[in-house]
Amino acid sequence: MEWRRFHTLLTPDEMGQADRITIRRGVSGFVLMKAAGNRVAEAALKMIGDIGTGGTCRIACLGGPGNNGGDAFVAAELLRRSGHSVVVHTLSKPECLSGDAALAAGYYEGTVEPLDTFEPEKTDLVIDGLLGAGLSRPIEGDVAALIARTNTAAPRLLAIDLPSGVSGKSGAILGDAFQAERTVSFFRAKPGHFLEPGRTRCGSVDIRQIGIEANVLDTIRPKAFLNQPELWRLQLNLPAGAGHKYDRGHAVVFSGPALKTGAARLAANAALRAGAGLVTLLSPPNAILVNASHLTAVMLRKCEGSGDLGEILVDHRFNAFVLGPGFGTGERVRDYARLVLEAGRALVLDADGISAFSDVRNILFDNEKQPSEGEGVRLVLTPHAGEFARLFPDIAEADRLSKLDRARQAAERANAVIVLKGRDTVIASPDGRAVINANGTPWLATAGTGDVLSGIIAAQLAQGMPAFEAAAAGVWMHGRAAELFGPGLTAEELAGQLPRVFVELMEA
Ligand SMILES: NC(=O)C1=CN([C@@H]2O[C@H](COP(=O)(O)OP(=O)(O)OC[C@H]3O[C@@H](n4cnc5c(N)ncnc54)[C@H](O)[C@@H]3O)[C@@H](O)[C@H]2O)[C@@H](O)CC1
Ligand SMILES: Nc1ncnc2c1ncn2[C@@H]1O[C@H](COP(=O)(O)OP(=O)(O)O)[C@@H](O)[C@H]1O
Ligand SMILES: [K+]
Repeated sequence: MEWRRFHTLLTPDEMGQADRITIRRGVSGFVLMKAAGNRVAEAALKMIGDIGTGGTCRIACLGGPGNNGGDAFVAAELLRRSGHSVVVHTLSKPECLSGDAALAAGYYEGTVEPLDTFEPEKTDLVIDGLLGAGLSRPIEGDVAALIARTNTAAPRLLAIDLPSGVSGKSGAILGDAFQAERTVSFFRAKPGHFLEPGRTRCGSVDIRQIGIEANVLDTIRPKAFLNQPELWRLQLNLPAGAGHKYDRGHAVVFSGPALKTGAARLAANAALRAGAGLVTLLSPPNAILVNASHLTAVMLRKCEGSGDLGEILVDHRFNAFVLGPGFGTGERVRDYARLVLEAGRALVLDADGISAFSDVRNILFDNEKQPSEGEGVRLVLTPHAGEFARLFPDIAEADRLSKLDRARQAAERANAVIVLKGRDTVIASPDGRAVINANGTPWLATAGTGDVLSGIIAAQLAQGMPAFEAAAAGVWMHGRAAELFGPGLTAEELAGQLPRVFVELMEA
């Protein structure tokens, strides 16, 4: 695996490993800390430049008991030497610090005061070096009160590594956490920088280099990444010069009954735009006319029950299915899902398609119907948090698990690719790989965008992309389409942005 090409995410434990490998190779911990402090001071100077007073700024650095506090001392000294008015407020006395943090405290020649003299209202910039990757329990007592008071005063705040209180592993807030305007972290980002609510608390995230070599990743072998085209661009099938439509797969979407057909059409139209060579909507007889009056390039075919579906599945060109949007949650969903999977076709199960299994989960998890090892996973589940809790109640309730871990465990149990949606959509594969998606806009929180997503993913499956890459690519393209449209998005407009998304992917 060529790690350097990818946006790897490291848990705090893995980051500690990167640190130890580097130190073993002869770079001292204090050298790393000085580099980190430098990066923080640079970010602070940039923010001070934004303030634009031109003169001396009042900077309060908050220093905790560990190396996060050490970074704060280094940054404080550099900012002091730049002529700013700096005070370091420490949680414990500097003489109680040990290791590199003690060296950093010795390096600082300015004023030190206890934490309780810190007044957020009287600063131009706060630098948070209380707790970083070493956060191991909820913040309580005086520190929690100070964080709450600071957040109310809302000063400009730069967090070192993570806003104190945000778990780097999960993005969870333990007790309380600072709201930062900007967060500077080192070497590689952590899941907590992209998983909510951590992502919001971080503000903008700046990953800076401090002298840790990328090849430490060969030892660490991380399994979590930020969802970026580099991860799946090579597997994305674009039309070949002399290709024909059947080279590009035939996606099939099941329509709901007469008064619930819109969701399936959103998925079908999106599948066509997203690159499937052909798309057919399978409609119950009572919805045929409604669907016919709205479809042009998407084909329409009657499907009244398992018998009809069985006949359709005889034609192997129908290779990727979407089941669930607007479909209803009865026995028929379960029958259709079983038939599609048993016929060896790829299936995106969304919305009602997921909820239909909430009381009979094991039917879906029955590995008999799933491919054996090496054959490749064919089932993609695209739940939002509510649907996820219906299918995986025990995993959803396990507070100690990060969203990454929840998606991973679900993927393993269901032997399916899981797309656990939200602002911080996680895509996980049964083999343990997982990505966090970070593009998109809040305008995606509107009815029907999930249906469009299932169609985009099905189009990639129809074109032969492996399920994990198809899901990751689909989620990224969906988010990018929303960004390109901008404010005022509705689900109907999303697929219309895909041509611009393809242009970007082809130019990259
Ligand atoms: N590659 C790296 O890993 C580098 C890390 N550096 C810095 O080192 C930091 C990690 O240092 P540490 O491992 O010392 O961890 P921290 O400095 O984040 O904190 C650890 C200390 O906080 C205490 N603590 C944990 N949770 C607490 C809570 N809720 N309330 C009060 N105290 C709590 C622990 O008992 C421990 O004493 C990073 O965040 C980063 O800022 C940099 O110095 C440079 C290199
Ligand atoms: N605040 C947000 N920021 C970015 N993406 C979002 C946000 N809220 C929702 N989304 C995305 O919008 C889509 C909504 O899907 P879903 O909840 O299934 O809605 P629907 O059932 O109405 O189609 C998902 O892809 C989700 O990740
Ligand atoms: K911090």
